Amino acid sequence: MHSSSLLKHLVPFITRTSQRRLAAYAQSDLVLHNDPVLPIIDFSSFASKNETNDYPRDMIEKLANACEHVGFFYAIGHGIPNELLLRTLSVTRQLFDLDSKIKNQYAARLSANSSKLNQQFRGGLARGYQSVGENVTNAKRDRHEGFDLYRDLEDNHPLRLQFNDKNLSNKKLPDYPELAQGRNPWPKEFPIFKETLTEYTAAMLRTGERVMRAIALSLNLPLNHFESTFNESFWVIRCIKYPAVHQNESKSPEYGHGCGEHSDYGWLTFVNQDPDSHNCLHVRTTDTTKATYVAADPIIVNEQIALTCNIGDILAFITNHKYRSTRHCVISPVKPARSRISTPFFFEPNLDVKLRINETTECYYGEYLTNKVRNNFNYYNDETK
Ligand SMILES: O=C(O)CCC(=O)C(=O)O
Ligand SMILES: [Fe+2]
Repeated sequence: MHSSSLLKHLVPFITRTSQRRLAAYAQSDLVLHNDPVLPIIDFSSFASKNETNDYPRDMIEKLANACEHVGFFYAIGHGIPNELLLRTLSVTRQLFDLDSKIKNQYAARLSANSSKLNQQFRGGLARGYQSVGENVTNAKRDRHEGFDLYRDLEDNHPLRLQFNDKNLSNKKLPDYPELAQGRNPWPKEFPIFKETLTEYTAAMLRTGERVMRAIALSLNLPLNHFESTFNESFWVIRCIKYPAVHQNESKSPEYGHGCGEHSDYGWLTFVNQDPDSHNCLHVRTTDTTKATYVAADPIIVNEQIALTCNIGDILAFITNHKYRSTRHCVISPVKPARSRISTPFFFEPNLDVKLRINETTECYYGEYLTNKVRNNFNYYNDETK
C-alpha cells in the first residue's frame, strides 16, 4: 500500500491498461513510487458543445476527484488518432536532428532583444529554437532542446492590429505586444514540421474544448461556462528533446533536470510523450514531509494513446485552489535509453481575457503570460546578454 494521500485517491485501472514496467531505479535524489498510477478519464461524451442531460455522472465525479486531489490525469476519448500523435513526435525528433546551423537560424534568442513595438517581430518572445540549457527553471539550466510555438494571430486580428503604429501613442494599450505580434519562425528547410504541427494544433484545440466542458460540469457550472475564455485560445506548444545522460552526468551545479520542478501557467496542459519514455515525467505527491513523486509514464488504454493532462495555475486560482495545479518535473533519460521527445500542448485562455491571478492583481492573460515567459530565459533578465 502507498502511504501518500495522493495515491489514496487513485483508481486501480491499471489492469485494464497495457503498459510497460518502470525502469528499475529512481535517478538522483528523487523518491519515486513505482506504480505510475494516475486516474484515467474518458472524455468521449464531451465532443459536442450541445447541452444534453445525460452526461456520465460517475465520470464527472471521477474528474472532480482527480482535479481536487491529484491535479493530473490520463485523458482518453480525447479524439486524436494515435497516428497523428506519433507522427507529431516523429517529425519533432527529425527537427531536432537537423544541423544546428539550420536550427540556430530560428533561434528564440534572436528575437529576444527586439523589444520595441515598432520593430518587426520575427519570432517574438521565445518563439523558436532553444539549445540545451537556454531554458532556466529554479535558477538551473534545463537539460533540453526546445522549439516553442505560440498562436499566430491572423494579419487582421484586432489584438494584433491594436499595436499598429498609429495606435502606439495610445497609453491604454495592454502590455503584451510581443505575444500579439510575434510570428512562429517555421524552418523553411523542413516544411513538414509546420504542416504536422498545424494539424496537431487543430486537433488539440478540439481536445482542450472537450476537457474544459467536462471541467465546467465537474465544478457544477454550465457545460459552456468557459467557452468565451478560450474561443480564441492563445495556445502554446513546446516541442522538446531531452537528451539521454550518463548516470554520473545527472547532477551538476549549473544544470538541473531535463526540466526543473514547476507548475504550468494557464488552463490545461496535454502532454503527448514518447511511448518509449519511462520514469521521466515525475508528478509531485501531496506528501508535505518530503519531495515524493509518481512517474506519469505514457500509457495505452484500449489501443488508444492516453494524453497526460494537468491543471494549470489559473484554473487552480479561479477555483480557490479547490483544483490543484500540481508541480512536476522531467528527469533526463539515462543511457542506454534514447533521448525523449515530448510535445506538450498548453490549452490557454484568450490573450485579452481579464483574470485575477492572485489575491491582489487583475490583468490580461497576455500580460500574465509575458511575465512568465520572460522568467524562463536568462537573456530577458540580464541586459548584458
Ligand atoms: O516533457 C514533458 O513531459 C512535460 C514538460 C513540462 O512539464 C512543461 O513543458 O511544462
Ligand atoms: Fe509542465
